[in-house]
Amino acid sequence: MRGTLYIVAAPSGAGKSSIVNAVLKRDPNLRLSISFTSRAPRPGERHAEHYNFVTAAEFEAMVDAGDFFEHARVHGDWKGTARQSVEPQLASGHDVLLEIDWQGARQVRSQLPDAVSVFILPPSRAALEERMRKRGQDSEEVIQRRLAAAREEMSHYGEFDYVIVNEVFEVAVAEMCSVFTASRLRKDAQVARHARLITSLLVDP
Ligand SMILES: Nc1nc2c(ncn2[C@@H]2O[C@H](COP(=O)(O)OP(=O)(O)O)[C@@H](O)[C@H]2O)c(=O)[nH]1
Ligand SMILES: Nc1ncnc2c1ncn2[C@@H]1O[C@H](COP(=O)(O)OP(=O)(O)O)[C@@H](O)[C@H]1O
Repeated sequence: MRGTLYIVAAPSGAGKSSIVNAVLKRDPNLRLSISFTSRAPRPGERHAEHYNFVTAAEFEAMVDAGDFFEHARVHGDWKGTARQSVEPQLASGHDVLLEIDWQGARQVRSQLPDAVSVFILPPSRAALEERMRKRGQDSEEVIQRRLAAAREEMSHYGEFDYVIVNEVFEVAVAEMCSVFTASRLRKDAQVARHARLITSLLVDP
């Protein structure tokens, strides 16, 4: 059976990567799509693991070739999901998770209305700022820019199917797992998976 596409978005610092990594460890059928970006790697970031790092010219060539399922300019850099990271995995029955922003989420929904989307919110503005600083990777100027961008990102929470507040980490992870389980239990997914059983239950003996 075809896999399900999940979209997870959040303002920077809400805990998205931490939650997604915990969920990936618990769900062997789930594949994380590695995005392409034109931004420079941060210290410790590895090519093909955190992102596929390419130049702006290479990114634009991929746009022109129609290689992207979705792409957008985020915080001044190009970010995008390659078609190749999505369709073959879904077709082979794997679920695919996209960590993308609200602009990308819109593009995905318009192509695949069945995609299940989740927005992660921080428990407060102060907590968001503290978590951004805790990573200790960005300058004050970058943090102020990201806080402004966070408000813009959060204003789109209503476009998503589910909202999770990441206050207690383990609770947020459990909620994300519940969303994934619930989406698999939707009627259409169950009918496809159990077509033979349902037919046999309804046929006259
Ligand atoms: N549209 C889109 N957004 C992406 C993609 N990959 C990452 N993003 C978003 O880019 C934003 C910034 O990501 P990043 O530069 O890694 O910094 P982060 O804020 O620490 O995660 C986040 O909102 C991500 O969801 C992508 O392939 N497409
Ligand atoms: N529920 C939580 N409580 C406290 N700190 C958290 C929680 N969730 C994540 N963090 C911390 O906040 C920081 C940002 O998390 P990260 O997953 O990198 O965010 P994002 O991917 O959304 O930018 C990290 O230091 C992480 O350990």
